[in-house]
Amino acid sequence: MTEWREGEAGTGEGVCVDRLTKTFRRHHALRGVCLEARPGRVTGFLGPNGSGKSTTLRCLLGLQRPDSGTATIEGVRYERHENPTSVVGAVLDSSTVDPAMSGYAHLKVYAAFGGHRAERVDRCVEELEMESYVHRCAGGYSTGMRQRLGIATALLGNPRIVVLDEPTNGLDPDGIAWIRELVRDFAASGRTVLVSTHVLSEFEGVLDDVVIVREGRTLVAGAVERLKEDLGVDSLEAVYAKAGGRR
Ligand SMILES: Nc1ncnc2c1ncn2[C@@H]1O[C@H](COP(=O)(O)OP(=O)(O)OP(=O)(O)O)[C@@H](O)[C@H]1O
Repeated sequence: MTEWREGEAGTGEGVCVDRLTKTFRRHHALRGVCLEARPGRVTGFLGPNGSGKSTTLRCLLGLQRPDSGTATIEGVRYERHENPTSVVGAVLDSSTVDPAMSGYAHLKVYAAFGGHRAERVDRCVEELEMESYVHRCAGGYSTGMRQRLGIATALLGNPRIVVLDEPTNGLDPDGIAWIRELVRDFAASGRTVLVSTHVLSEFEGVLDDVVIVREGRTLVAGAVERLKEDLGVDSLEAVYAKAGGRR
């Protein structure tokens, strides 16, 4: 089995989380999570509800301070990057949009805030095919439209790394197919893509690498095909079950 080895820290490319711990009052949310995500690959961050995926991503993006361990992006902590939104674009569950604002106005504000060229707004609108509704109030958007707006916001800085927390939540089958294709395109363009999910079937055939966590610990990490071979199974679901991801 391709287990995570302690001290196997990142190379300065992509994302590296090393032995991260975090306690909320007396609850140990993270007990030594390790993960690595590399350029040109889609890495799935998998685990049941409450296993620590969002907390890990929040620590990675400087939104929460870990008790110990390191979480770096291209070898440096998020908050130490001079222009972080040009390095990493993230869509977390908590991403908020003012319902009274149009998607376009939202993107303009975030472009200005991140110090990105105004043309990037039109570029992202076009890339995510949002032209037909982007000038309407975001309060009337469907889940899929909101998801596209979140991703467009993350892409304003044309980041080399994209982090998506549960990106298929609430999407219909067309929306899920779109996300699958999008993350593959991101990786094909050389980006590092880190996607957290607990719905494995939606990412079967999309992930190059996986990191499986449970109860705040990394159970297994490695290339999907290699793990299937090592574990003698033929699906991501079976890798997950054999690695101990199921409750
Ligand atoms: N701010 C907080 N205060 C207290 N406990 C928290 C806080 N944030 C997370 N936790 C707890 O830490 C644990 C890990 O939560 P986290 O949201 O990281 O898991 P997750 O794997 O992302 O779950 P899900 O798939 O349901 O989103 C859970 O038991 C959760 O209740």
